[in-house]
Amino acid sequence: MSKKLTFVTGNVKKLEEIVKILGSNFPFELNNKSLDLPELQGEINEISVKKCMEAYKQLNTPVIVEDTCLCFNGLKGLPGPYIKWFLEKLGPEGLYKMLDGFEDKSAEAVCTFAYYSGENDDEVVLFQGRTKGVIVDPRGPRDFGWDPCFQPEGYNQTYAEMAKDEKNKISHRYRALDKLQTYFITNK
Ligand SMILES: O=c1nc[nH]c2c1ncn2[C@H]1C[C@H](O)[C@@H](COP(=O)(O)OP(=O)(O)OP(=O)(O)O)O1
Ligand SMILES: [Mg+2]
Repeated sequence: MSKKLTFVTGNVKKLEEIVKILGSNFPFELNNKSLDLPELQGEINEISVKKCMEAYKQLNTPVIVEDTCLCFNGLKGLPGPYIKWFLEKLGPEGLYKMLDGFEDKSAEAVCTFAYYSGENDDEVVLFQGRTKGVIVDPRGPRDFGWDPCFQPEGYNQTYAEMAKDEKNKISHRYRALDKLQTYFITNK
């Protein structure tokens, strides 16, 4: 019998990548629910736990949420969890320009999945993946967020320029999902 899990996100591009990365190698039925969850403040893990509890409160069923941060090392980790607003107002060009006065253009993409079963005594479980890179003058298609200005370490293409399959082999999201998948396969 397959356990049902609900993945809650308002972002279709995230969902697209997750479905592709997990493929058929996931032991549970994963449904999607599009909710506009609050953009919380705080440290990365704390935000993910709260976001997950909020999703559970609204749906009352086992839930998974995901929160993505883009941390500029020159800015001591900012924008981090607030990247959504920076991207919305400044676009990928503006994100690059933010680092104008900083020699250090390195950054880290951080993806955190949070799972809550809702069962007594269970706590929210986190799965985190990180990919290092540099912030560059945007290149490539504009279909997903800050992909055009993030060039992963060891590559000369931005996430946006890479083939989707290529991004999905090294991305922050892939690395987090790898841990999540291992957890669910072991705890089937
Ligand atoms: O791989 C990615 N490549 C490029 N851009 C990305 C990626 N992953 C998230 N993003 C963008 C979406 C949002 O502007 C911000 C994260 O904010 P975040 O709250 O996690 O996403 P969201 O509000 O769009 O969806 P959700 O309903 O799951 O919270 O970075
Ligand atoms: Mg969000």
